[in-house]
Amino acid sequence: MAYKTCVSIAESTPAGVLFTLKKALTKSDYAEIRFDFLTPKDIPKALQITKKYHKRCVFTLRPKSEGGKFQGSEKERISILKLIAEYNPYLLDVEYSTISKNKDLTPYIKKTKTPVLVSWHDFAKTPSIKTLLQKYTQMKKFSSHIKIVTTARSTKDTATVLLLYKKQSSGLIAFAMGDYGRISRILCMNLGSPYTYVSLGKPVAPGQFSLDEIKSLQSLQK
Ligand SMILES: O=C1C[C@@](O)(C(=O)O)C[C@@H](O)[C@@H]1O
Repeated sequence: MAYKTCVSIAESTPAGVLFTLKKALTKSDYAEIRFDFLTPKDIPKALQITKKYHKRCVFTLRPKSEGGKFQGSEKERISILKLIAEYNPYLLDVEYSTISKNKDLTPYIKKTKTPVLVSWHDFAKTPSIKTLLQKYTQMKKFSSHIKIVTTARSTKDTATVLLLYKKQSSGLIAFAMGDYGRISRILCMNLGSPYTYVSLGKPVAPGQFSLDEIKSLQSLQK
């Protein structure tokens, strides 16, 4: 099976984004532009200069409250999300808490025809499968592309998050962060995840493999 990858790009300048994006896409299927690492005024420039790669990009503007770097107001963040949706990336990552609170966001993004990846993270633990399934059901109301990322503190936690694949095998991205969760970053692909998040060097999240590590695992397959 093909292991598809998505390189998380956490650059602080538009030129840095373009440079790393080009490098990432020579070997990776997709790249995630973490717009929250840029100053908001630089976002339009970053969008313009990366245009020809957008069909292979996931766009993310993660707020501080969800482990990201965006520091502005929610009002400002929503208007930037609307702007980046207009550029038609492969997927637009929108947190479940954001999409469920801002009722006009779904119809707005729908008009742009950009598919939404509804995401939810737990940076401290892995809740029970019952809680995860409830979350999943709520998230499904907004899109068929769902991402649930927890933090594993044991092997059991890692198995728990992967149980979500019993519900949906395509379009779901579910894995756990942290050392215990690392294996789920690989297993998720065998279970139907469209790709796994990787780094180009320094991990952007706990437990992330580098692109080269995933490629060398891939090369072992017959
Ligand atoms: O949601 C995710 C997954 C991630 O947190 C990871 O654990 O690899 C990396 C983030 O950049 C991305 O938005």
